[in-house]
Amino acid sequence: MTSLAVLGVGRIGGECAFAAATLGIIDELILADIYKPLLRAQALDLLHTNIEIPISTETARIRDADICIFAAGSPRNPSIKTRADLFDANLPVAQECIQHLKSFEGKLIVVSNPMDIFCYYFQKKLGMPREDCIGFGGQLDSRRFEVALEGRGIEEAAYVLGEHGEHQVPLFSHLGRDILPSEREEILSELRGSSMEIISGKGGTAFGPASHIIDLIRMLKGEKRETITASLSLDGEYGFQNCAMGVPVSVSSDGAKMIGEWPLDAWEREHLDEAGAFLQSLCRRLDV
Ligand SMILES: NC(=O)c1ccc[n+]([C@@H]2O[C@H](COP(=O)([O-])OP(=O)(O)OC[C@H]3O[C@@H](n4cnc5c(N)ncnc54)[C@H](O)[C@@H]3O)[C@@H](O)[C@H]2O)c1
Ligand SMILES: O=C(O)C[C@H](O)C(=O)O
Repeated sequence: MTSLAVLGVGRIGGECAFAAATLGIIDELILADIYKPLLRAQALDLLHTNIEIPISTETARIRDADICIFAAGSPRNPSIKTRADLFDANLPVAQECIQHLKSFEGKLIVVSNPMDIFCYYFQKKLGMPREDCIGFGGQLDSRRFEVALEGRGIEEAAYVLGEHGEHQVPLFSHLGRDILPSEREEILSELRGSSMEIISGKGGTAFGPASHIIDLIRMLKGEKRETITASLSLDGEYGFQNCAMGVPVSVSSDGAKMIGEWPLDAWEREHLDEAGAFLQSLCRRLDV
């Protein structure tokens, strides 16, 4: 019996609720949103599917969920250049939503941007074990990296560490082929822009992130164990603390456990240092 709470049932929250229900990986949905007509519409629309699943819109029930997805708050639009630019708009949303998570003992999947910042915020403010507060984005960034490599004739599993944002760090040194710094920068710039084309074309990303969030839920349910990258509060790993950042983790029903530090070459180390310094500077603005 797995209950999934979704805090913020807009584009990505709604897609995750629908996908999790359709795929039969959860047994109960708890939906919440500040905009009541949308909340009612999402609950009704789900009720009209052929999926028989209990749906609650009682916010008091969020704290009893096994898994909660935090997807409330504003998304980017073409005039909002970076995910970090959403900090001021979405911090009050996180501050409001944390009230529903007091005494929550499940696994929290943080989706809203800037995701690394809110992952750190919830983990510290709620005093959660860091394994249970997982920032989502690394799987998506890693897949986008694979797609960029495939376009260059390289078919390999690939990973991205660092910020889910401008300071993402694709790991080139783990590939079977040398990629020169100039081509690395070209790919990095492609990755930085990869979601904006979707946002401009259809208003926001949904299928890509939702499919990986579903995978993450399966891992948290113990249906499969996988090594992915996800944001976790750091305690000195890679030389950083007082922030959360994308790192390699193994995910199971025990949550996301760091699996040690993957070796980095000089280019990757330099970019990861920039990511860490940037995220620390934003996290310093939080009242935690
Ligand atoms: N980490 C990722 O890979 C990833 C992927 C997609 C979207 N996102 C982020 O997820 C967030 C949501 O994106 P979206 O496209 O679903 O946006 P959206 O506008 O479609 O949905 C956001 C929902 O949050 C609700 N909301 C706002 N304030 C709230 C509050 N105080 N309490 C409860 N609900 C509240 C809104 O009413 C809305 O329904 C954005 O910050 C976006 O950047 C992250
Ligand atoms: O790019 C965004 O603003 C949305 C999300 O973080 C994504 O990567 O799809």
